[in-house]
Amino acid sequence: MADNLFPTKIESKSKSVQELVMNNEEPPGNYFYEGGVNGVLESSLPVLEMPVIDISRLTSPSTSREEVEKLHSALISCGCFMSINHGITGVFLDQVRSVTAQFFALPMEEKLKCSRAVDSREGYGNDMILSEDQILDWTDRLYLIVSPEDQRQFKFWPEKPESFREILHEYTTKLKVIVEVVLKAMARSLNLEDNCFLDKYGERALMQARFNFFPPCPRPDRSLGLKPHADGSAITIVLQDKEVEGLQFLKDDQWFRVPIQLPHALLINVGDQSEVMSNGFFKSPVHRVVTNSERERTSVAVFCSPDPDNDIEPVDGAVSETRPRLYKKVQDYGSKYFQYYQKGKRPIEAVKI
Ligand SMILES: O=C(O)CCC(=O)C(=O)O
Ligand SMILES: [Fe+2]
Repeated sequence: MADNLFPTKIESKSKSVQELVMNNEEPPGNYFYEGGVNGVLESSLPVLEMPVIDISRLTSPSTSREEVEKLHSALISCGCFMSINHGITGVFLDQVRSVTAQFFALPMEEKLKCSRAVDSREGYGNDMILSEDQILDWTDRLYLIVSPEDQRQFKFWPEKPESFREILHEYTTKLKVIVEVVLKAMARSLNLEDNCFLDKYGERALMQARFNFFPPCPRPDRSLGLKPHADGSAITIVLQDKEVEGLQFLKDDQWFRVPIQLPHALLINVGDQSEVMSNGFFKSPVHRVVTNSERERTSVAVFCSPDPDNDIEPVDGAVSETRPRLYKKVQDYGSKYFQYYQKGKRPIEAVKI
């Protein structure tokens, strides 16, 4: 009886992917796609020609116009870009990678101190299971709300490695500066008023950090590290693994591999809420993570979303007689988004007019 009422309670106690791997256990069937996953072999897919945007040029009066144009074409063509000269040193980014790797390398009992609760997303764990036919992602993750600061729940924040909290705080403080520059430039690139996205984003915008760990997978042809999804954020900033690729974007119905040859660039992609605010001029790209059987991979995604109390809708300048409003007004998109994600559906469909 209780099982039927609260299936997630039972299921979410399932082992982490890392435990399955450590114990050499046969992964349960709910990690596998029936017909397999196409195109996981590295060589079988084309590499995405990632546009590279120089963040410092976006802010300098003499170069801003040109760089904003580049940003415009990057976002129109693939919804993502690599950012360089973003103001964060390579040494510091490597520290972020290092504390991430150190956290996932801790003994399980130490990591479990940060375990997410059964019905919560925040904390350490694997997929929350919402239906019996859900196919699980081959990943363990630590998910933390970083901003607004008064919403931090430190019971989920690791105490080990010792510098983890401080580095996360410093990292996200630096990312805030980038978010502001990028949201302004995105508005400018559509000839909109500079602050129109930023105003909707708000003073109490939400920043959520997701530390992803993808252990080697015995059947990369049958499972995915992250199922195809688009992010529910305004923008997402991803620090990829330096040595192991895995992220892929869907463009013109074809999967493309994201290259990792710029280890100190930050990947930035449009999220659904920018698609809504821009009235569909920017599209939130679908992406996935594939697994491999040999090497573990980590990534840190920071989802930058508008204040959940703000109304998010197409900004005035993006709506005209020739381009009618394409999206409804939404609030707290992120919470709605989550249910859809686990079911492998796209929430943006629900807010289209
Ligand atoms: O692992 C990556 O490179 C991307 C992660 C991602 O897409 C996400 O966490 O939403
Ligand atoms: Fe994502």
